[in-house]
Formats: sequence, C-alpha cells, structure tokens
Amino acid sequence: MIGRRHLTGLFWAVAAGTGGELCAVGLIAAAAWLIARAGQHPPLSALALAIVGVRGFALFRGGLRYAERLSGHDAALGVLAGLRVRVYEALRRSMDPHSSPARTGPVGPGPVPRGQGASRKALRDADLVQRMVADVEGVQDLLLRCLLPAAVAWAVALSAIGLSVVLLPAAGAVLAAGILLAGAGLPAVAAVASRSGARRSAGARSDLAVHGLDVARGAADLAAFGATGRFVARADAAAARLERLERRATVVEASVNALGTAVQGLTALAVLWTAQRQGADGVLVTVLSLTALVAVESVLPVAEAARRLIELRPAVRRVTGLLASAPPEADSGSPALGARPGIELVGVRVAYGETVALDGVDLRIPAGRKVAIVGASGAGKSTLLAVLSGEVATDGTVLLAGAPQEDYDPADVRAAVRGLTQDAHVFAASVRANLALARPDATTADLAAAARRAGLLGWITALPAGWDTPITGDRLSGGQRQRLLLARALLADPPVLLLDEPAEGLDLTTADRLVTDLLGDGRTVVLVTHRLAPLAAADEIVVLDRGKVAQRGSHDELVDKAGPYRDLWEAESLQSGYSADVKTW
Ligand SMILES: Nc1ncnc2c1ncn2[C@@H]1O[C@H](COP(=O)(O)OP(=O)(O)OP(=O)(O)O)[C@@H](O)[C@H]1O
Repeated sequence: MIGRRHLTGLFWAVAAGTGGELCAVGLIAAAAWLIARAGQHPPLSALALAIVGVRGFALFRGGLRYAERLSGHDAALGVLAGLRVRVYEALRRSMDPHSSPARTGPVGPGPVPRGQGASRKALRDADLVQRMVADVEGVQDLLLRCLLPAAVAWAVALSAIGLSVVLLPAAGAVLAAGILLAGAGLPAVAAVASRSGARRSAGARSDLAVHGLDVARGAADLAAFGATGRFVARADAAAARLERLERRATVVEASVNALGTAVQGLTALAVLWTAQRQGADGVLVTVLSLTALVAVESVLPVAEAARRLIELRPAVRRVTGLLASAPPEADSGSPALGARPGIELVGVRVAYGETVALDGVDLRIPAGRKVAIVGASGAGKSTLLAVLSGEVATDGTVLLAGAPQEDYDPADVRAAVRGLTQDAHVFAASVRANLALARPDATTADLAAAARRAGLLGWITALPAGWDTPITGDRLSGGQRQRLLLARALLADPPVLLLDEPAEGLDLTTADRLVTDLLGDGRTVVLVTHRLAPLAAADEIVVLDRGKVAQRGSHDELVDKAGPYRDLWEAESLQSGYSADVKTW
C-alpha cells in the first residue's frame, strides 16, 4: 500500500518528529540544569554551555517539528493519491463481470447459484462514494494521526529512558515503568473502551442518516398521510441514541486523558523520590524529574492514536479487502468485436441473492433483428438488457459474434451493446454536455439529428439558452428526461441498441410513434416495453414470466395463440379503447 519513496518520507518524518521531541526534552533538561545550577552561584562561564543549549534546543525544536509536518504530510498525501487511484481501479475491476475469475460459477453458499450482478450493483449504489472518499481518507488518518505520532512518541520515550538509565539507572527504571503505563497500558484501555462504542456509534450514525433522510425527502408524503410526527420521533430517537453514545465516548476520552496526566505527575514524583533516595545531587534530581515529566508527556498521544486506530479499523479493512479481492486486469489480447455482432444467450441465469431474476433464458439475436422483451413487472426484462451489455454476470453463456462475451475487452462490449437503460443519469450540466457525453466530437447537427429523432428538438430550441441551457434531472418532466436520455443513446450510435422503456412518460400516440420509428432502425434493437401496440414492427417478441421465457414469436403469432401475450394485449386494447380482435393498427 505504501511505496518506497513514501516510506522514506515517513521515515524522515519520524526522524524529524523524534528529533523535535528530543529537543523538547533537552530543552527542559538543560533549563532545569541551568536553574538548579544557577542557584549555586557558579561563575557565568560555567553556565554558558547550558545557555547556548537552551537556545539551540528551542530553535531546533521548531525547525524539526516543521520538517516533520512537511515530510509526514507529503508522504501521507502521496500515499493517499496513489491509493485513490488503486481503489478506483479495484472498484472498476470489481464491477466488471468480465474480469472476474468466478464469473461462471456460484460465488456464494446456498442452494441458488448466484450471479455477481447483485453484489456489484450493491457496491456501485451504496458503497462507492463511501469507499472512494471516507475510507481512503481513513488511511491518511492512520498514517498521520496514529502511526506517525506513536512512532515518534516511542522513539522519544526510549531515548529519554536511555538517558535516565545512563545518569541514574534506578531513576531510569522508574521512568520506564511510567512510560510503559502511559504509552502501552492507557492506549490498551482506550482501545478496549472505544471498540464497542465505535461500533455502536457507527450504527447509530447510520440510523440517524437513514431516518433523517426519510423525513427530509418524504416530507410532503408524511405531511399528507399525517405521519410526520411518528417519523420525526424515529429520527429524534436515533439522534438521542447517538448523543448518548458520543457523550459516553467523550467521558472515556476525558478519563483516559486525566489518567495520563496523573501517570505523568506520579512518574515525575517517583523519579524525584528515587533519585533523592539514591543520593543524587540536587541538580541531577531536578534534571531527572523534569525529564521524566516531559518524556511521559510525549507518549500521552499514543492513547488517542489507539482510540483513533480502533475507529479507523473498519475503513482500513474495507480498503485492503477491496484491493486484495479485486480481480486482475482483463487480458489485453482480446479479439476485436465486429461492426454488426450477433448475440446468443444459452441457459442464462442471474440471481440477486436469493431472488432469481433470469432462469435458463435462451435467445438468438442475429445482427439487424428487432427484439421486444415484454412481461410483468419484475419478470427480468431489465436484467436481460444488463446481461446483454455485460453489466451483470451470469451463470450461462453469452456469445457475441460467436465468441464468449468475456473474451472481449469489456470496454468494447459496452461500446457495441448499449443504449437507454433504467439507471441512466441526467447530469447537472448543459443540454449539449448531457448529450455530447455519448459522443464528445458530435457537431450541433449530430446533436440535433439525435434530438429530433427522440422528439426533443422543439423543446431544446425553445429553451432560454438553447443547447447551452443548464439542466438538472429533477427539473425535467418524466417524458423530457426519457427523451433526453434516448437522444444520448441514439447519438452514441451502437451496433446493438438497448432500449428500456424509451417512451415512458409520453402520451400514447407519441410513444407508439416513437417506438415504431425506433423499431424501423437498420441496426439490432432490443426493446423492453410495457406497451404492446407498436410491437407489430418487431421481428420477435419474447415474453418473460418470473425469469423464464413464457412465449416467443411475432406480434401476429402471439395474438393468435392463447397465452400471456394475448391476455396482455386484450387488457391493453380494452384500456386504449380498441377492439381486442384488432391485431395491428
Ligand atoms: N439490484 C438488485 N438487487 C436485488 N434484486 C434485484 C435487483 N435488480 C432486480 N432485482 C430483482 O430481480 C427481479 C427482476 O428484476 P428486473 O428489474 O429485471 O425486472 P423487470 O422485468 O425489468 O421489472 P420492471 O418492469 O418493473 O422494471 C425482480 O424480482 C427484482 O426485484
């Protein structure tokens, strides 16, 4: 995790920090000697060295502390920058089904062989920002607030013990005991005390975030259903619990600090008493006891470092776990994907945990074919699109241009098989930037052609700043959002166009006209839709039912046969006011 250059930087930071703290000890020792010796009225020349020593220690202390900060932060920030890149790469590879060695086998226990789509999606949705930002910054804290201060503290403590042993072994032994207590005993107490507290605080903080967000986001619904009080009470209870835990943690922290100060004073007194009992002269007694005072003080931050270490452990564990478990980079010698690849699915099965989304789906989509996927909500339609674009791994075979999908570079698969999917996002940027994302070199004429086809051009030209009007997802109507995303998908111009409910949010006439136009495209189109009316233009319709193919055929064939498609068609026809025996319109 830490490169050689940064290790050297950290070494110099520890060396400079130790030097700075030793100067602090030297300053106290020299000042103590100076005061005690001055009381004996020696000639001024006898004090000259100590006077220079005091000034020198004071100057060096400042300089070395500055050097420690500089070197330590440079190394820690360097480690952080490198780590961010590695975590990003690991996340990218973890989300890429093609780079996983366990792609085609069960990856978890239990009777249902699990695809990895669910875990990848969970990673993407919930943990991504957390891992990229908070966890990696935790590693920075680990270096700057835990390891560095602890290393400096112990280096100083050992030096002070060595000095005391040389001056008076018995006093050195007492100092060693005090330092052991303050630098190892108290940190152990702090770590144990904060271990369960940190875990419970993390839970309470997460509860508060969840309940607080519910209240903020669902304020209108809660008010309408008269449930505001109940939900606010839930958030209040979470806040109160967190407050209790934080107060307890503060008490623990303050108690450890108070104990540290007590150990520091008692050690200095014990050294003084020991030195006197050993018959040391007044100057030596003063030097030893004040040195003990400063030396114990230097190890007091180790308790705070231990407490912080406990808090940071989960973040550090997550980062190291992610780096260790990320699959290796995909083989760069992957074959080239043709301009018009055909697709074949054989026995495709996808499970999200215990939920089986697709169960043994076979499907052949030759280049140029228009396939519509229909079925009830939750039947597995969107999952099927995700399988085609390589977003979700499967237990089964996906062949692209005759070769297994995982043989190709995932970037090539994504470029060739993509379109409008359910998780497409509208960015807080201009209309132009939102569309050009799909093709940065697109001219305004290209953008206009895609927008016209998506039925969005009129709206764009009527905007105050036209193409350069800034937009955000929540300011668009459902239909505008969908058409913007469709225009982006059309601009990308992939050989296999995936369309998940492209006409959602539009009135029926516009929606049907749009879908009919999209199905008239020259390329391969795989369309997911709830609306059957325009599907006469599809070459094949696949009806999914609970992850299995229930029926397949053309619109005319399926309407002629009793089965789920005809049921859906009759229901739709009744709803739209058309006669059930009208097959096309
Ligand atoms: N990320 C996920 N985690 C867990 N379960 C999921 C996830 N995505 C889908 N599922 C489950 O998989 C099944 C198929 O979902 P999918 O989204 O493919 O259905 P769908 O036919 O597209 O539904 P809809 O028409 O409502 O969009 C459903 O039972 C759904 O709850």
